[in-house]
Amino acid sequence: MYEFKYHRPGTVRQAANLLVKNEDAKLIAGGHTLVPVMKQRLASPPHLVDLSHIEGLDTIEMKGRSLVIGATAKHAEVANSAVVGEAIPALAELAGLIGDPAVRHRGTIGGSLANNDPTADYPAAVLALGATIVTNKRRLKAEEYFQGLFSTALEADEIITKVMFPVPKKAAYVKFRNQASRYALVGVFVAKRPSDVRVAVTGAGSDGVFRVTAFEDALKKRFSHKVLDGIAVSADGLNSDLHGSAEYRAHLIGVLTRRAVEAANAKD
Ligand SMILES: Cc1cc2nc3c(=O)[nH]c(=O)nc-3n(C[C@H](O)[C@H](O)[C@H](O)COP(=O)(O)OP(=O)(O)OC[C@H]3O[C@@H](n4cnc5c(N)ncnc54)[C@H](O)[C@@H]3O)c2cc1C
Repeated sequence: MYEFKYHRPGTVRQAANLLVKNEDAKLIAGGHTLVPVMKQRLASPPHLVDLSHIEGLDTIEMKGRSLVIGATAKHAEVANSAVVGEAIPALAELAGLIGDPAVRHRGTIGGSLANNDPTADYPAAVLALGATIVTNKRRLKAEEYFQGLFSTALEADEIITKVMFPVPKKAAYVKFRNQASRYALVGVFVAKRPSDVRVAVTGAGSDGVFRVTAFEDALKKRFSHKVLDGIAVSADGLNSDLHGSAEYRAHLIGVLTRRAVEAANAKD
């Protein structure tokens, strides 16, 4: 029978020490990805280090011009936070679109980003907004953090402590979801930042989240969905599965980006 030892540290330092001391130990936050994987015996860590009792790790606050969200903040807390709603309403809306109420009341932003599922929602916001992932060891820019399918720059004993989102001028997230799993078939986050425009796509890329620079260049000149007319998205490198072909996903990227730009402009 598979057995594991459960640890409940009170601080990030204690959690980090437990990871170093116990080989193959795994962090657990909301458990909504890890526990199903353990039930299927695809992972059987001998030690589980629970982050959910560390005080202050779920804080949501403004620090200067950045919105700072603690790693154990749950999706429902982000969705319902007045601070998030005021600073980056598109991020609150994104969190409210994740899974179902049970998932939103257990799953955390840190767990989602550590897992880096190619169809998860937060990676699109992190890349489009140019967020910084803060760990117990360092700060990682979004561009260096995401390294492909379920792969990140995190080391085995590294713990995400918070995510810092610079506040954009305008932003919107539009998702076309898989009706069964509720993950994104395609999700597009558009952010008009002080210096540029970023368009980040989740759900469609075979390597995970990515940016659409042809759209970004056009939108930087004029932030209107009309400038996207005539710019085609290539299906090369996009996912093709029983839920939709690569060509269908390429089409959706165009449609959803237009809708996201319209939605961002409608917030004025
Ligand atoms: C039915 C269902 C539907 C879902 N639908 C969606 C959806 O529509 N969109 C979406 O984006 N997601 C969806 N999810 C995933 C959900 O958002 C998960 O909660 C999330 O991916 C993982 O967060 P967690 O806190 O549960 O992490 P856990 O399951 O606790 O951990 C996941 C991984 O992250 C590691 N980890 C956790 N916290 C940290 C940390 N702070 N630092 C470093 N490593 C850490 C763990 O060791 C583990 O490897 C769905 C899940 C389910 C079960």
